[in-house]
Amino acid sequence: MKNVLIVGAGRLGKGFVGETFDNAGWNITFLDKDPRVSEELLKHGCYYVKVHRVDEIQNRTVKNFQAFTCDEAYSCMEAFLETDVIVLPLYPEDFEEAAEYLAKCFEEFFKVHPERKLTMICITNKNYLIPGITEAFKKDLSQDARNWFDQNVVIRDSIIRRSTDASSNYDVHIDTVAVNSLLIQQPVNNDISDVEWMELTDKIEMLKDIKVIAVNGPHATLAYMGYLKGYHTIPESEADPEIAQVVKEVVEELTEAVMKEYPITPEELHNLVYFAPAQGVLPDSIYRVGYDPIRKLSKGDRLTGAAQLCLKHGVCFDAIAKGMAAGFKYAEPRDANAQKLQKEIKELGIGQAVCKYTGLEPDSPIVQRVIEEYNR
Ligand SMILES: NC(=O)C1=CN([C@@H]2O[C@H](COP(=O)(O)OP(=O)(O)OC[C@H]3O[C@@H](n4cnc5c(N)ncnc54)[C@H](O)[C@@H]3O)[C@@H](O)[C@H]2O)C=CC1
Ligand SMILES: O=P(O)(O)OC[C@H]1O[C@](O)(CO)[C@@H](O)[C@@H]1O
Repeated sequence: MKNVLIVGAGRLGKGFVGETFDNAGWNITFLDKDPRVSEELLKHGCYYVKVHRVDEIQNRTVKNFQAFTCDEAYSCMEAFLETDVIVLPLYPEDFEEAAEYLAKCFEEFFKVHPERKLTMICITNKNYLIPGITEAFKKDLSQDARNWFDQNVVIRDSIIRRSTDASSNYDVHIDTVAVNSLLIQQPVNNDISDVEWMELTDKIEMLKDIKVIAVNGPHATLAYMGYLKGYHTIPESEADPEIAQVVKEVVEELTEAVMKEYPITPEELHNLVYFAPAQGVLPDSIYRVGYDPIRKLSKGDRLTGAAQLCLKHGVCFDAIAKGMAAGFKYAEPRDANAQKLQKEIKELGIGQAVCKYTGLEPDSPIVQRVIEEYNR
């Protein structure tokens, strides 16, 4: 049987990656730095995933797994030494710490199985992270292990096209929408062709830029505008006619700009960004979709990146600016970066804050439009 190690056993780790590899008959090992994750998994002995597919809702119970915390005793070591594939559904800021912890495991793997190959798949919505992640994983290795790592381990980026939510990262009840595959940069070192929803592709960086703008831009707009109206879930926001109209315009604006910028046909774009309707309603939280407005409003990311493309190609970005302005008003108390942003806006004023967090110049027409919308 093949073995997958899932580093980051939160919503996506359990609800997508764990459930999917379990379905394909792989051995699953979870590793998480938050002790509550393995405590909950081991207490229940299983976890539950409601998989919203196009044709049905499947209620899956996943029972066959091991779960470890990133402890000092390295209780995960034995399982690590048997792994074939390592999937890392982590937030961008968490890779460095994961790499530091896992250095000892790679060092041991190299000693015990120098002939084996490994594939690592990173799951985030942030593009161009792989060189930095690779450096982080090699940083604490001995020279011999580093040479082995270069020859035997590949670290691949991916494009995630599904929403998976739960009340917390350690909740054992998870909802996921399964209508699109995970696109993974090829080639990989290990055969994953037996696992549903895993699809190898080329041109990952271009496709990821497009996907983050075209899927996550409108999604972030739903979150930020919905928050301002007091909603808690994305379906509530989608049902609001005023928000729905802005989001429709956001899609029109960014689609025109994307088609002008990238060598992609309308059919290819549709295949990349279309989510077929699934059965049931995923109660996706505004908290999760809006999470970390500092990243989401940064240059090149889902909203500012969309506005930049529009500006470059002479396309109107009025609706995108509305989404961005709502992002600058997002004050969710549980979101540390939303709080940080609000504090900076108070201290610097909205004009300077927009420049600082979008990375754009004060005379940029995007900055001007966002400030107008913010003050409206
Ligand atoms: N949930 C979703 O629908 C989607 C999530 N993503 C991305 O996937 C990534 C994971 O998202 P979620 O699963 O929703 O987050 P989550 O917060 O539910 O899970 C992340 C888990 O990683 C663990 N973790 C953090 N640092 C760690 C470390 N150094 N070692 C081991 N474990 C560590 C946390 O304790 C947490 O349990 C993020 O980059 C997110 O942007 C992207 C698209 C969809
Ligand atoms: O995972 P992030 O980058 O914080 O943003 C959340 C976004 O990711 C997704 O979960 C999938 O791309 C969307 O549902 C949502 O818009």
